Amino acid sequence: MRVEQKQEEVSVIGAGSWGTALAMVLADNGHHTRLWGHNPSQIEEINTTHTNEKYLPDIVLPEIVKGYTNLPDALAGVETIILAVPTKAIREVLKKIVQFQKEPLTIVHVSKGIEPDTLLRISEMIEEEMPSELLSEVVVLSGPSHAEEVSLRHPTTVTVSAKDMVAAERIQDLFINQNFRVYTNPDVIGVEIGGALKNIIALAAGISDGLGYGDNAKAALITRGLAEIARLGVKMGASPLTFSGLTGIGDLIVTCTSVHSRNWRAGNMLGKGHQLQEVLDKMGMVVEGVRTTKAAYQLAEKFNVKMPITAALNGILFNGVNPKDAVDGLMSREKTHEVEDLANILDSNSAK
Ligand SMILES: NC(=O)C1=CN([C@@H]2O[C@H](COP(=O)(O)OP(=O)(O)OC[C@H]3O[C@@H](n4cnc5c(N)ncnc54)[C@H](OP(=O)(O)O)[C@@H]3O)[C@@H](O)[C@H]2O)C=CC1
Ligand SMILES: O=C(CO)COP(=O)(O)O
Repeated sequence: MRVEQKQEEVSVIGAGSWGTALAMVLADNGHHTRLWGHNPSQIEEINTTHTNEKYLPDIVLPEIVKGYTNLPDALAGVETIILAVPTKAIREVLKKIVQFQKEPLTIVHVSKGIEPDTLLRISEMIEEEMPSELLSEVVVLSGPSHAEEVSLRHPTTVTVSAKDMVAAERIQDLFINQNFRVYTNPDVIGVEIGGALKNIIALAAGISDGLGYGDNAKAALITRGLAEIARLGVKMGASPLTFSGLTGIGDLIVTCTSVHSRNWRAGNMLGKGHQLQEVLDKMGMVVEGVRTTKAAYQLAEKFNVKMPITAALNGILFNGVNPKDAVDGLMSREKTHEVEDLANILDSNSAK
């Protein structure tokens, strides 16, 4: 039987699609939910009509969700915040918080990215930006979960992970409900790498569909995409098992096959011949996979791991390679084995 939840004051930082949908989950669980955004007219809309039309059209938010534009007010007396801004905004938002925050925070991040050049995962960026006396715990929440479906209260499953499993279980209790089932996993590296890198494969799947290729090609991208994500993740210290879970294959399936996916949609336009900047301008929402491709390409070099799909996408996005030529390049690679590379990495890890 489920333990009765204690109602908390919780702040969600970032009023885009995912922050707003997660605020609804917290509100459904009876938590006093503050939703911070930097756009005053959007926050006024949330507080007056209880809608966020730009990001979640036709959805009515529970009235217990209160919008804030003032960050110190949004965090006053709060012990747990949900950080729901795109990866590239994370440092900027944390720098603002550090200026006024006095009490330690548990930061639950829900973003899916890797920082190019530093090659840090998001929990590592948070640990770098937050002085240790202001940081109780960092928890990651990830998994196959489009905001559009969560806001309709359709059944959804996600995973939370943290170095301290007590913290992860506390966040599991905060979010779990009849529509939103939350699992725990102690493998922070695997959860963060799977969530971030699936966006690369979703872009590639969109390109494949845009080129007019079919289900065979998409299944190949999902499966071989998972293989290269797992190869890198395991080299970085992740458990191979995590990639067969919600934040691995689960998120790959949803992002590569759903019309809700911004990464798939952006890829689809690229496959149809549109230019990257034009595609990003049209999307109006974050397409994390673009920056993550750059970061993963750099990680593959650093860890000396073969990531052919990531390399092909890097060529399309940043070096003007024609998508059809990139696919031809992938299909004409030297013949190879299916699982030996990962098996070798596992062997060398266990020999250490
Ligand atoms: N949408 C989804 O279904 C899911 C998304 N995610 C992840 O969640 C993260 C956020 O994505 P999502 O909500 O979808 O993105 P959206 O593009 O829908 O919204 C992003 C929000 O962040 C705000 N923002 C951007 N830059 C800043 C900044 N510098 N300071 C303050 N606010 C800023 C935007 O404001 P403005 O409106 O002014 O641009 C907007 O409110 C991403 O990493 C994504 O991968 C994870 C799971 C599901
Ligand atoms: O991470 C997501 C679903 O789990 C959202 O994916 P997109 O950013 O591609 O929309």
